[in-house]
Amino acid sequence: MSDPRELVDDLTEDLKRWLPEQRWFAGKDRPVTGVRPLGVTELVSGDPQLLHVVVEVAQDDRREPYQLLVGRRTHPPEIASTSWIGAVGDLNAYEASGDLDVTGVLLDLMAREETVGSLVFEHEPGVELETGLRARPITSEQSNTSLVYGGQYILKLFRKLTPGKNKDLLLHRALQGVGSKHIAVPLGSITGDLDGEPTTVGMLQQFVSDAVDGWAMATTSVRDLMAAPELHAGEVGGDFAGEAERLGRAVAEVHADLAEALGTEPVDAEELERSAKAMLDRLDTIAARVPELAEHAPKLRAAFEKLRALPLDAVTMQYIHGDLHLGQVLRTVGGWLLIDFEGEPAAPVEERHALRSPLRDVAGMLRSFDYAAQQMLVGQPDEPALAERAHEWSERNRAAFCEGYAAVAADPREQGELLRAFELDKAVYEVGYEHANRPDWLGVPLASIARITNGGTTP
Ligand SMILES: Nc1ncnc2c1ncn2[C@@H]1O[C@H](COP(=O)(O)OP(=O)(O)O)[C@@H](O)[C@H]1O
Ligand SMILES: O=P(O)(O)O[C@H]1O[C@H](CO)[C@@H](O[C@H]2O[C@H](CO)[C@@H](O)[C@H](O)[C@H]2O)[C@H](O)[C@H]1O
Repeated sequence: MSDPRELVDDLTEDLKRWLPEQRWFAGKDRPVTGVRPLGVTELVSGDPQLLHVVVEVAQDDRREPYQLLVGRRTHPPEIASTSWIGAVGDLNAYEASGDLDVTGVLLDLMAREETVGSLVFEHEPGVELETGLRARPITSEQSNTSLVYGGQYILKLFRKLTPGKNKDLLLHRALQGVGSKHIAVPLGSITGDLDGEPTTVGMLQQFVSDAVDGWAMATTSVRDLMAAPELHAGEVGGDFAGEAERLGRAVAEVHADLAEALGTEPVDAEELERSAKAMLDRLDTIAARVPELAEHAPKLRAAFEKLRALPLDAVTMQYIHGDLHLGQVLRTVGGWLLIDFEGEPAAPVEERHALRSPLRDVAGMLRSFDYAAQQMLVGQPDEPALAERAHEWSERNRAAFCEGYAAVAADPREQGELLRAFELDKAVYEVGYEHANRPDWLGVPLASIARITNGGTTP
């Protein structure tokens, strides 16, 4: 076999074509102009061969590091066609996260706490990991790639890397340290090297096999309501309000746990000014790309500018989830769990690590209840009765969530202006997200912005 680094050099042209086709590739807005290997580590030698690869992807003047698992063998394994990268000589090179024959090694290395090249494999203190398990990738992968080992463990391989300790791992460890009931237990990690800085490239957690995600549950409940036109939201068998209330409690408990583990800070006038400016800047950037947002800009600006005049004791800053929505919560037999503490995928690393008001997470969940209800109307002819029922579901569950939160912490509804500004800021972000990813859904956040800025109710 040739030098692994040369192999990646030989694949450069194939990778330029292949990377933008991947779901997790974050730079689909412009062509890839160059790919350069930063680190190549052989984890399995022979045929098949498994390489851990970090490449720097150039897109004009933007340079970003990505993590890949590259497999190489003479006889191709049965994996998705999108995994094929190219051929080098008479060997096939492919993205190997779907290759059951080779990915077991990642767990085994963590169990034995080995170091291979610049990769450090560790388990959490006191944890004993089973070895020899085969891994299957989960199909609902999003910004990253997750492998499930024997229905017991889930390993998330971070795709776009940011130097240093990953926020997802940092917060899971902190929450585990204070005994939080609402996370999947962190069990291990893989650390690489990026520009000389130890950098988290993987996180192993307990896999919760009985989990259903909140989005699936909530949208089922909305469908039940739509199918029973003679009943109100509270009378339908699939009513979600009890779950929404429990979820509100769980989120408040996680906030309290994060505050206990990592502390809080009072807000100062400069911070309020920075927040208002960030919201106004985000609005300007997205309105320049999405003309439909521009008509709402004056009212949005007025809502964001009100932040500057808030009393300082109204806000406390702490670590928060940062991108909380119904797809980031799992219902298990034991209660609700929160997952994926990385923050908004598009936000720069320093912003994700900044202390924030926990009301931002509350606003994220409130937006998500609205989404669950409104997405049922996407592509349907205008029908006021259906729209009314969607609104009824949303209001009922938003209120129930706030009730649950208020049973553990201060009632978020007492901070109406702040909550409104956070909801609107999230909706502006969503306009940008939908415009880039799901243009059919653009009307969902736009309708909410119109409703909220026209004095529509918040719970
Ligand atoms: N501990 C877990 N147990 C069971 N399923 C999980 C667990 N963690 C994540 N998942 C599933 O994997 C999916 C992706 O996880 P997530 O952390 O959101 O990854 P990404 O960063 O790629 O968005 C989730 O939507 C959920 O369905
Ligand atoms: O889960 P990610 O961290 O990748 O978050 C991104 O994608 C989400 C969609 O998958 C997006 O969430 C928006 O759509 C959800 C329904 O699909 C809805 O529940 C959320 O409220 C809404 O924000 C999220 O904004 C984006 O960062």
